[in-house]
Amino acid sequence: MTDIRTELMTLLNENRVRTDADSLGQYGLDWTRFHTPAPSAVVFPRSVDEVAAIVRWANQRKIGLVPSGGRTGLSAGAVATQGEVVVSFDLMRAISDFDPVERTVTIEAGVVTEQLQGFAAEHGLYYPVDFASRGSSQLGGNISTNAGGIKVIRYGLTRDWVMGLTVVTGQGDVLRLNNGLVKNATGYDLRHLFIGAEGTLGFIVGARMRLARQPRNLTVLLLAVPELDGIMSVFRLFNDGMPLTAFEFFSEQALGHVLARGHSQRPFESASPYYVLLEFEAPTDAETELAFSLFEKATEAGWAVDGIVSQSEQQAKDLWRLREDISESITPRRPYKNDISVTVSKAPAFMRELDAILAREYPDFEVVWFGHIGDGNLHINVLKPEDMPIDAFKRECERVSQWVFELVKKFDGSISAEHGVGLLKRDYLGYSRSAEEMAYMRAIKQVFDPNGIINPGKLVP
Ligand SMILES: O=C(O)CC[C@@H](O)C(=O)O
Ligand SMILES: [Zn+2]
Repeated sequence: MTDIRTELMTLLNENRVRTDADSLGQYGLDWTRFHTPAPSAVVFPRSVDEVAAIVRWANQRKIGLVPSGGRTGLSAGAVATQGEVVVSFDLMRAISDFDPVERTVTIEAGVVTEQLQGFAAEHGLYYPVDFASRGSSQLGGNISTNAGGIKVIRYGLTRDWVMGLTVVTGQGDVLRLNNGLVKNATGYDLRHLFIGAEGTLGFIVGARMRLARQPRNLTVLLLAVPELDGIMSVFRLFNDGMPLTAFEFFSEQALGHVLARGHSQRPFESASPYYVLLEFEAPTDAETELAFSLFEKATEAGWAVDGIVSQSEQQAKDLWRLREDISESITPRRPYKNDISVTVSKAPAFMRELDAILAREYPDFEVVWFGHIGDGNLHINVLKPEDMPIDAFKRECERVSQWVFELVKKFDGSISAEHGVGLLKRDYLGYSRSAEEMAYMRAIKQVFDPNGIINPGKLVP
């Protein structure tokens, strides 16, 4: 143990190598709460060269390395449980070389999502990949998981905003991929292989990110929807009727947990089994009027029974909190998470069947539904009963996961829509990827990381 520390201190100086219990506990874990952290050290490189030196050292030493950003992941993609060295990007937070013509900018991996959003706003622009953990999540992690979030319906995934990537492969080679080019027809785009690879092929150390023009007067409409089926009818009506920047849903149970924290008000006089939150740009009154007329159609059809539209930026934010605060508000209940997706047109049938399975298998557990339903992405959180030991709870949830994943497979869906696979979903990968695909994935891992140094045990079974 002391050797590792001493050796690392020759690569980085003393105060950038930590082995104290607090740091090991903190940096060895992400927001997944099912693993016990056990790294042997945490290091804080400041440059690409330092990261490459750490990787070369780990190859000689045959020691695993775990990348660590804001550690807001929900699939245990950034946990260190077997004596690995955690490589934190906390000290690599520079933003540079902004180009207003191309609307691109270079970031280091440790730049926090909100930091990039703030930088874009200062330049009259917009970084549109957004989610509740924006204040902690780092771009390196976002890119590694191809993070999605609440605006995917309009702006796509993180992948769509990465114009260039600097990576250190599992062998310690530095690759500068795509250099910000829009057009580049020179064969395999390795950039896209690293995006979403969950740090299993190498470290993402920097990127050239694209920014968008600022949206105009983002306006939120919240609807009370009485039936699960009505959610997709409302989606079709609005999505055909006007350009949307978000289309989210959540259940009354989910809302109940948010309201219990005391920061938000109940939006309607009466409770409704489901709520839909949609967002659109309203540069003129015409867009809001159009939204109202669609709302009227939804109520006439019986899909919605109540609605509220934001009149100010603050009111829009308050309505968003009803959706965005769900994840944090249920965290104390140690939720078992499922983050699943199907294509949008299959979503109604999928939701009906899933509802039946969950009601049958979890008659006594509280199951919280919410998610980015406009992308076909559902977050299903099963809450641990207070008096149930965590291991028994996990076993029970894993049993039901088989049912859920069988259904996902039947609908050609994904067992992880946006949270990644990590350790948590690794052994279920076969429900969404064929044996042949997984063999190619293992072969690719072998090419970039022949010694199995980088994020060992994650993603690829
Ligand atoms: O906690 C979850 O299940 C989802 C977290 C996040 O992806 C969200 O959409 O709020
Ligand atoms: Zn989500």
